[in-house]
Amino acid sequence: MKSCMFVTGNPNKVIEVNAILGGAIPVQPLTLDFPEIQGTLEEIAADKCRRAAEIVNGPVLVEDSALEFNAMNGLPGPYVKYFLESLANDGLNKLLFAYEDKSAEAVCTFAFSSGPAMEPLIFQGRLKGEIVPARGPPRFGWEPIFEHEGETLAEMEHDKKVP
Ligand SMILES: O=c1nc[nH]c2c1ncn2[C@H]1C[C@H](O)[C@@H](COP(=O)(O)OP(=O)(O)OP(=O)(O)O)O1
Ligand SMILES: [Mg+2]
Repeated sequence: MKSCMFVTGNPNKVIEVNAILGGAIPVQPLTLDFPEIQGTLEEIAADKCRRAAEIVNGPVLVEDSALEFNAMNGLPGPYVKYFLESLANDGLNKLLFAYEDKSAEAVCTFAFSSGPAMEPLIFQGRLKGEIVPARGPPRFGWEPIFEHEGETLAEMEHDKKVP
């Protein structure tokens, strides 16, 4: 079976992608942290994928995660990493103090390319939730402040988040 490099700088993503895809497609992690462009979620994932395919010189999968606050017209979106680094989960909560609407969407945008010069294919999944004061172990990113159906991603059984 052909395998595919999953290119990311984030070890938590490697764990989750292997849990989901590992049985079906052999996924090899490759740790590379690229500069990321500004643009739509699809443009950012496609650009990351083209850069990864050039370096690997073979089939690659990449993912870009965004956290969209509806009250803020989708911000911080793909820039959540930098918001989280500067403000932490508490500061992300505080951004929404000004608004009644705490609803949010977590967006996973995957891009796959079969090799350099091959146009990336884009796949996207969205999960609706609410931004809440942090609950649960701070294992990964903004998991403690994203509540879905009554539990934060940090409180959720890992098998439920990553079936
Ligand atoms: O399920 C998740 N639950 C909570 N937090 C999450 C999740 N998934 C990504 N995150 C965090 C990591 C990073 O702070 C930001 C996305 O930024 P993003 O550019 O996609 O990730 P990254 O730079 O860490 O790795 P990569 O090298 O694959 O781009 O949201
Ligand atoms: Mg990144």
